[in-house]
Amino acid sequence: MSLGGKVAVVTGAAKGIGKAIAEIFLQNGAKVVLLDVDEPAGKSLKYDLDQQFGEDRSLFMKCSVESDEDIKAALQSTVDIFGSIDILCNNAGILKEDDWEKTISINLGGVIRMTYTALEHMNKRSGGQGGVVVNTSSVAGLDPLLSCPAYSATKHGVVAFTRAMAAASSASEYGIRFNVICPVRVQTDFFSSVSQNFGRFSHLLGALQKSSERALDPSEVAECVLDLVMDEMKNGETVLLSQSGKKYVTFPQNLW
Ligand SMILES: NC(=O)C1=CN([C@@H]2O[C@H](COP(=O)(O)OP(=O)(O)OC[C@H]3O[C@@H](n4cnc5c(N)ncnc54)[C@H](O)[C@@H]3O)[C@@H](O)[C@H]2O)C=CC1
Ligand SMILES: CCCCCC(=O)/C=C/C=C\C/C=C\C/C=C\CCCC(=O)O
Repeated sequence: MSLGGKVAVVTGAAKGIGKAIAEIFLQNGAKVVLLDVDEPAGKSLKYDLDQQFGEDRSLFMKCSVESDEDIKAALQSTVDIFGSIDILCNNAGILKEDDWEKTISINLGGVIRMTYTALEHMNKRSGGQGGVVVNTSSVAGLDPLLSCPAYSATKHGVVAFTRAMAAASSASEYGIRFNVICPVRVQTDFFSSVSQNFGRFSHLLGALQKSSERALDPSEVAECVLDLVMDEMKNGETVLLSQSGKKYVTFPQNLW
């Protein structure tokens, strides 16, 4: 799949992993819609990207993945301005164990809200052109972290939602592929401040397995996302991304 002429929507795009995903898509010829709640950071990124790629290659829209209204407006504007939605990256996420309801609403609710609204534009069964969705989970979506049970639950949910949607899309001929990435620690603001957000589990910080290996650079995560977008054979994949590279995760089959 070439990205020339394709339109990608990325949530949590103003910084960190989302920013790196937006950049790699632009480098590969796509138009990119940057969605984030952080308007100053989003506008500043849009300005920088305009200098590198030209003003007509990206849009920034303030959009909370918690708001149906924001999502509907952002995706309709995307189609009105750029003509289609071909790629969706549900990447926005937070970790606040003391505000577990918000953590669930953004990390899992946001992925589901965005996906269902994007389907209205992408689904081949309802006049769309199909495409690909890549969701950002975490290693905590495969191996729960004891200091953040709610965050771990949301990230397990993102893996399950992605796998179920991949199967539902194939069975229903939506023409949309669904894949999920599960990175270990990545050098972003999120990770730098994470130890302050364990709430009632702060005392368990020392019990976390602290690897002496370097944290991943966001660009390494973006390369993995790009592979999942470009390779049309990839559907329903769960990719664990660590310092030693990427591993396609397999799950037990025929349990019922
Ligand atoms: N940094 C890490 O070590 C890892 C991060 N992840 C996941 O990667 C994703 C991105 O994380 P980072 O780039 O590290 O974080 P970050 O904090 O650098 O960036 C996250 C972005 O999401 C935005 N955001 C927050 N709430 C939002 C909302 N309601 N609607 C729209 N945008 C919102 C923020 O404004 C920010 O720009 C998250 O889902 C996180 O759980 C997964 C594994 C490891
Ligand atoms: C610890 C929760 C981080 C959540 C980020 C994520 O999705 C995946 C992280 C993967 C591995 C984290 C492993 C150990 C973290 C150890 C310490 C965290 C404190 C950070 C620090 O102070 O350096």
